[in-house]
Amino acid sequence: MTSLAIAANGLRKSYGDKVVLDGIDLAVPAGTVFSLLGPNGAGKTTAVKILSTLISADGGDLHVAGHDLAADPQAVRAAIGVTGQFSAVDGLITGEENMLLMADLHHLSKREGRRVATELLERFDLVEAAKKPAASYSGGMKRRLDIAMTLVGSPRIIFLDEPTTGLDPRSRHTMWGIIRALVADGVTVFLTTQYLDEADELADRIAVLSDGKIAAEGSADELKRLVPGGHVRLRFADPAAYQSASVALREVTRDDEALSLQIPSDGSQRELRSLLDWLDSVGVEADELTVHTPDLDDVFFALTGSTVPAQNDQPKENVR
Ligand SMILES: Nc1ncnc2c1ncn2[C@@H]1O[C@H](COP(=O)(O)OP(=O)(O)OP(=O)(O)O)[C@@H](O)[C@H]1O
Repeated sequence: MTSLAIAANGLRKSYGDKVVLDGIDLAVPAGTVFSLLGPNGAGKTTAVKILSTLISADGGDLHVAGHDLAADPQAVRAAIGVTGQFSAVDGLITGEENMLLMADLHHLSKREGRRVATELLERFDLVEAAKKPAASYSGGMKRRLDIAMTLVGSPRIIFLDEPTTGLDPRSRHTMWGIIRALVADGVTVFLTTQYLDEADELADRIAVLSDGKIAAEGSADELKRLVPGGHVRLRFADPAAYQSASVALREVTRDDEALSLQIPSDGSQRELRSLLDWLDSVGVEADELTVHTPDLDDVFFALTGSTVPAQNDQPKENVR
């Protein structure tokens, strides 16, 4: 059996009358990336705060790194690192000083502290900036310093609460590389994000939090299979070809103005081939064919009814 880095059963938390976490279960195998996805205010940060011992739960059987959260929070704290939405970086001192301060907090000797700080500053490409006040750093540099500081204590489990919010695409990709490298080293990552493409890229398992409950859980592919919406779109320049195709094909949705037809499809090679064969057999050629497969946006909106726009670097439709 794979050991669980994080195991929560019946995790509950309310603020006054507001139930934020309504008895959720989470199981995160060691050495994997787990992403908790949800719209603003869904309770992601609350879950991170509880699992990282910053606040207490109202109920639930909670284990992190094999330790009972209620009985032995100190042991949990020794095994984890947390990087929140509000950075631990002190802007008035340099990046290096921030690192050394962290090393002090972890009771490393002066020499060991220097060694670890130097190694991490190198790893996170902060050597040049190391002697400058952190307040002068860009958003991406601050976030990298924040993670480097978290790693001073060599945590085996890291909670990253929206680590790329507000970063430009290049910095986001750098952060993704950092997260992948952590996992390659065997670290378990608990990641909250509003970015669906981020969860799609990084997470082994994704849980969608909505109304205090886990609305769905699985790999990105499993979640995508939960929602319908896959289709092929054929566009025609010639109205006669459009007419012939719309008569020849079954289950089509017509758009007479755009001269385009939408046909339900899973986008597989087999289905595409049979569609093209059928068009060939009736002597019709489409001018454009696009395949739309459901993505995590579709899942997210279907499950949460959220109107939060998802940032997505990838075009949803692939023109073939
Ligand atoms: N200390 C608190 N007192 C009262 N209500 C709180 C407190 N902390 C959080 N909440 C409420 O709990 C709910 C969940 O908040 P939380 O910060 O966990 O959401 P989130 O999913 O992390 O959202 P975001 O993506 O905006 O960070 C929100 O409605 C929030 O207003």
